Amino acid sequence: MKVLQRVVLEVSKLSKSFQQTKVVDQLSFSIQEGEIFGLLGPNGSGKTTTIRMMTGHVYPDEGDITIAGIDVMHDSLAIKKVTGIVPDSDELIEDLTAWEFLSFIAAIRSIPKNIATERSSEWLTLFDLYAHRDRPLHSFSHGMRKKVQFIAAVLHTPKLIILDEPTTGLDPDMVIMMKQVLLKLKAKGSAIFLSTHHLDFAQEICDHVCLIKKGVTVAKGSLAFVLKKSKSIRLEDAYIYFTEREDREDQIDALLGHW
Ligand SMILES: Nc1ncnc2c1ncn2[C@@H]1O[C@H](COP(=O)(O)OP(=O)(O)OP(=O)(O)O)[C@@H](O)[C@H]1O
Repeated sequence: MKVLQRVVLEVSKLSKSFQQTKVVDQLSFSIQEGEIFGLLGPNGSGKTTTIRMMTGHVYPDEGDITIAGIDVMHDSLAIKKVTGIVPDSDELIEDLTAWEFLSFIAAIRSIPKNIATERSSEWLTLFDLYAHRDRPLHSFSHGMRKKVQFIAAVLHTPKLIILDEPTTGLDPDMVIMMKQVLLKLKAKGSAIFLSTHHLDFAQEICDHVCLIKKGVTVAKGSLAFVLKKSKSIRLEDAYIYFTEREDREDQIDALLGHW
């Protein structure tokens, strides 16, 4: 018998302009539980703006966003309970140690202390950070900070995990492990939203992708569908096909010719 999956995130006809320039244009997609969805596109194509609307930090001009059936614009507190986010920046509370920071996150997520202690210890150990738990976060490298952000995002086992460039600064071992972690969270029923420029990584884990360019959707569907439509084997080739990337070799030669 086929088990019915539930839609966790529904984005419908979302638009946003800054200073009369549309940076997200009628974007629609949904993510079901147990699914990994990738939003892909060139720099400045509107990925982070979309995430900021999903997390209630930016108000859309048009469109609707619901997470676990809750309207993002009307109940941001309820949304925080069911969502975990790794933002694009690596900002943390600098003067806290990693342990203090995770204890603080656990407290605002209302996770009982004994559970928080156990989960934090396990995640820190998995990410090779346990020995560094009593160091202030301002002394952490970029990759270490991304790992702490990831742990903070999943500590309360959210229904939806939103990841903006989660692999930047991670070494290859950690990227492989991140992939394994995300696939296991998916198997446990989490819905995962991923924005990344790391296309091989996206190809290995995404079930569905949406490619955007200047805020406009240029391809959307299952990974297999998008690859087939562009007659590609690699997502990188599909990306180049749909975003109509220009070859800049002549421009590079002209620029370096002045040196
Ligand atoms: N607060 C803002 N005010 C004005 N313009 C903004 C603002 N935030 C984003 N933009 C513009 O919106 C466009 C989309 O930006 P966004 O950060 O969403 O892109 P992105 O796809 O996440 O890019 P990247 O891959 O470089 O992270 C860009 O042109 C950006 O300059």
